[in-house]
Amino acid sequence: MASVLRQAARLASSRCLTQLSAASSTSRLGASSYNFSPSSRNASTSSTIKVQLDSNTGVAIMMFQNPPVNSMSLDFMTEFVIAWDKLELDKSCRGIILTSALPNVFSAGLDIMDMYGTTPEHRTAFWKALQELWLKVYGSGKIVVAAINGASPAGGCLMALSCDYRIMIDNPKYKIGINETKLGIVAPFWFKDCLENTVGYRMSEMSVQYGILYNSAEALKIGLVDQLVPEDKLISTATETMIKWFAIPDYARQISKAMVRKATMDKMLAGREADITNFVTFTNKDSIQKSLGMYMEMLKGRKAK
Ligand SMILES: CCCCCCCCCC/C=C\CC(=O)SCCNC(=O)CCNC(=O)[C@H](O)C(C)(C)COP(=O)(O)OP(=O)(O)OC[C@H]1O[C@@H](n2cnc3c(N)ncnc32)[C@H](O)[C@@H]1OP(=O)(O)O
Repeated sequence: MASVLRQAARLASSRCLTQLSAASSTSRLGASSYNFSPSSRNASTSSTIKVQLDSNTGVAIMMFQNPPVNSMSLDFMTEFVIAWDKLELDKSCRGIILTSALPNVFSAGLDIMDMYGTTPEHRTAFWKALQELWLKVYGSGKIVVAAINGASPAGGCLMALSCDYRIMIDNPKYKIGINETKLGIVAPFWFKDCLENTVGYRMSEMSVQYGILYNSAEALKIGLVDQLVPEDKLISTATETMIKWFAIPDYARQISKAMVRKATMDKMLAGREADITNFVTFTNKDSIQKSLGMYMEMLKGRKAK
């Protein structure tokens, strides 16, 4: 026990928990004090990220609006991180719901056009932005709930996996998973780690090799999402879930979260530069560029049919 506490103290001074503790305040609100009156809402909006913070409840809703499919472009990820940092610093915000402002898609994952035919410099900036986004969300001390209201492949799935709890609309047409191999590319180790941490070793072994996209019922069955709800209950359920989490004292929960996530975070922090080099080298290959080009053609051709 003493060593756990010593470790927790060490963690508290680490980068991760510096973020975590920024949000710290003990349970100010229980479910009974929940009041979602419109007057208490703070809105802030960038062109691709819309944020509504209810400072009465401490719940912020961060909506992606990068049409047509919320692909994670360099611009989108940069705006995401700016909006995220603002919420991290806001002590009135205790939890963040991630969702999409667009119909039928949570996020189509990484923007393929940022990887296809771009310069190594551009891809370096792109990958750094993705790492940054992931480190912020995965390492956050806030409670983060994914309200998955549509397709969520690859990078979209990573975003959901980085949250503390995943609620998805109960609709078989929405798919989620780490499908990179289907595009002829390889999900990096930290995508795989997040998946493995969530669904276990064997399931992720199958999942990453086959590049499986699961429908909502299958995703629930393997534990990739925690709950399914009808579309009209998604945000209310996410908000109610958040309020329940608020009953746990922040500091104890944050330290516990950091302990559980430390190994995965540390692995990324230690391998960050190598991970960028791998990505740039990998995407420099003609064969990979060809795969990405063919995939884009396929996506566009599908629409033309
Ligand atoms: C040795 C190891 C080293 C490791 C090196 C690392 C290597 C790289 C790792 C990369 C990691 C992560 C990868 C990703 O996240 S890749 C992205 C994967 N995403 C997908 O496969 C999703 C593709 N999209 C879809 O399936 C569908 O679009 C949708 C999300 C289900 C929505 O369907 P829809 O019918 O509503 O829309 P659709 O008509 O298909 O698309 C509308 C337009 O949007 C364009 N588009 C779709 N997805 C993307 C995307 N990800 N990036 C860019 N553009 C996208 C699509 O082409 C349409 O465009 P247009 O209107 O025709 O111009």
